[in-house]
Amino acid sequence: MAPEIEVAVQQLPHGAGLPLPEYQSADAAGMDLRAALAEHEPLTLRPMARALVPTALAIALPPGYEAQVRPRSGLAYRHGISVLNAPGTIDADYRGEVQVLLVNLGGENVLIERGMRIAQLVVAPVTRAQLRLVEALPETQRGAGGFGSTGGT
Ligand SMILES: O=c1ccn([C@H]2C[C@H](O)[C@@H](COP(=O)(O)OP(=O)(O)OP(=O)(O)O)O2)c(=O)[nH]1
Repeated sequence: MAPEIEVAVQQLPHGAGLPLPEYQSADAAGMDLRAALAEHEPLTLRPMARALVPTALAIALPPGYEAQVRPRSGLAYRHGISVLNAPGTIDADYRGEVQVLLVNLGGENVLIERGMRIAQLVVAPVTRAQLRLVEALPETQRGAGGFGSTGGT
């Protein structure tokens, strides 16, 4: 069983009637976020276009936590819809509306409608680093090797 924390959530007026995010299975890591677009104003996302989609949710994470806005694999597989800044970061001190920056990487127009599950929200603990300026770093076998330095396959 994963540890649970309580997160205060507010549903903004334009979300009225939409279900709150829920975990879809017993051990799901993410809760689905729904598009809080107006009923009569669906969004057509053209190939390579991006759009900031409202969720009508505002949350108060406890200090020491973040929430990540991640793509849904089904939408990505079927339509090429992803989250452009994935994973989007919701800071613990953010009190504005959670928004989802969708991008259409597929070849066809995709219609985003009110109530559609467009992304998922994963709450995770955060470690903050205290930077300490030094003259030299401890040596390792890898050293500065990266970007394929261990071979192509
Ligand atoms: O996918 C996202 C990413 C961010 N945010 C909100 C919550 C986050 O706490 C705030 C700032 O995000 P970020 O730090 O990624 O944005 P920035 O471009 O660095 O802006 P800022 O200067 O406001 O920090 O915007 C979202 O609603 N959705």
